[in-house]
Amino acid sequence: MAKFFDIFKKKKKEDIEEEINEQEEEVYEEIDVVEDEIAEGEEIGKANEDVLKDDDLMEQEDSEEKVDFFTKLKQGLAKTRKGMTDKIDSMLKSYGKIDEELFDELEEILITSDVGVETTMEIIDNLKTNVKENKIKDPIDVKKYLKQEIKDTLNKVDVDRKLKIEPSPAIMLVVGVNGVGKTTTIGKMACNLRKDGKKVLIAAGDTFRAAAIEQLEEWANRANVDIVAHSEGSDPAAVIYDGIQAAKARKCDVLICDTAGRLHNKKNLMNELNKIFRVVEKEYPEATKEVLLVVDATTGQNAILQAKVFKEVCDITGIVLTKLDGTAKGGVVIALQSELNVPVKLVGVGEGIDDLQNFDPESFVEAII
Ligand SMILES: Nc1nc2c(ncn2[C@@H]2O[C@H](COP(=O)(O)OP(=O)(O)OP(=O)(O)O)[C@@H](O)[C@H]2O)c(=O)[nH]1
Repeated sequence: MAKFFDIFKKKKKEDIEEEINEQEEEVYEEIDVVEDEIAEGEEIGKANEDVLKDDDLMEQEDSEEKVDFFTKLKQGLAKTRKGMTDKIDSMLKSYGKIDEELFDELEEILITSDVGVETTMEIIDNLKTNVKENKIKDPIDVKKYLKQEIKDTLNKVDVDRKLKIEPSPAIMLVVGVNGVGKTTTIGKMACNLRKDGKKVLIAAGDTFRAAAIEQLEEWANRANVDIVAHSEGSDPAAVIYDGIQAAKARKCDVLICDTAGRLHNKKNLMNELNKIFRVVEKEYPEATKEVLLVVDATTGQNAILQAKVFKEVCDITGIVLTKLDGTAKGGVVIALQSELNVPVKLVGVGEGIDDLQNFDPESFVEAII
């Protein structure tokens, strides 16, 4: 029976791995589809509506009492908690003793919550060892050890999660495919930095679509920061060049640069980003540099694949994971952290101005488990 279960388990893992490989092959195609949809204007209307929603929220923001940070995070992660923790709780309650089958079920819940196959295996292996060493007998107590194991996994990346913007001047290059929330994130970051007393300038380096430039201009207005923009189709590196000259002339603390999110193939992406990086190296060698990759949590494993592609073509120094509130796939943070070895610095847990938070592993684990 155990042997049969092992074969079944192996088969299941193979299936999941095969599925991920297929997804990897499809990642460029999917990105093309997203771009086509954007070109057709389907996303533009929605994005504009949402931007207006954000606008209202920003206006209300000062008058409203701020919900405390942890409550907001918990609210945002409600779907993940429901999808992952509620399942873990009821599963553990259904067991009278701790056995292999319990760990198998736990493994399945983590994998289906987008924690990733590799990361899940590691967590389960360590968990088994800890449970054995600590002579744990009650299945309910496994949760405490699981929680610690996830915290340890998230803390493996021993780096500063604060945005690298000191010493001033600083330049932040924001990369990521279209639709993941780059514009919104840039707008929110600009607003927060300005409120922190920083002089901020935005460079609209995503020249692929006129709507992207306009959207960013609206955000710059709302955030009350300046923006440097060229017309649609112009050279992104030229926009960044002008942005740098303007940041120097206006003595800005932080220059936030949007970049095009096209990812038709690795070579194109590499060429486009490398050109921008060369301009930054040459024109702004004194600036503190941050390369932020924005990925969308709702895309689950695809977010990890995108992060891997970007990591191959540029030195990402931090990740922003958006839309954690709209998904039960919050476990993707754990996989991102463990498989990419790049710190998740910010998480988006809603569309409001306060919904871009610094990522804190402790609060995250407390909010989901
Ligand atoms: N729920 C939720 N929605 C978000 C979050 N971040 C961004 N969004 C929404 O995601 C949509 C896409 O965001 P954009 O900022 O336009 O994405 P982008 O990557 O700049 O996309 P392009 O402009 O098409 O390149 C918008 O409707 C945003 O309001 C978040 O953390 N939570």
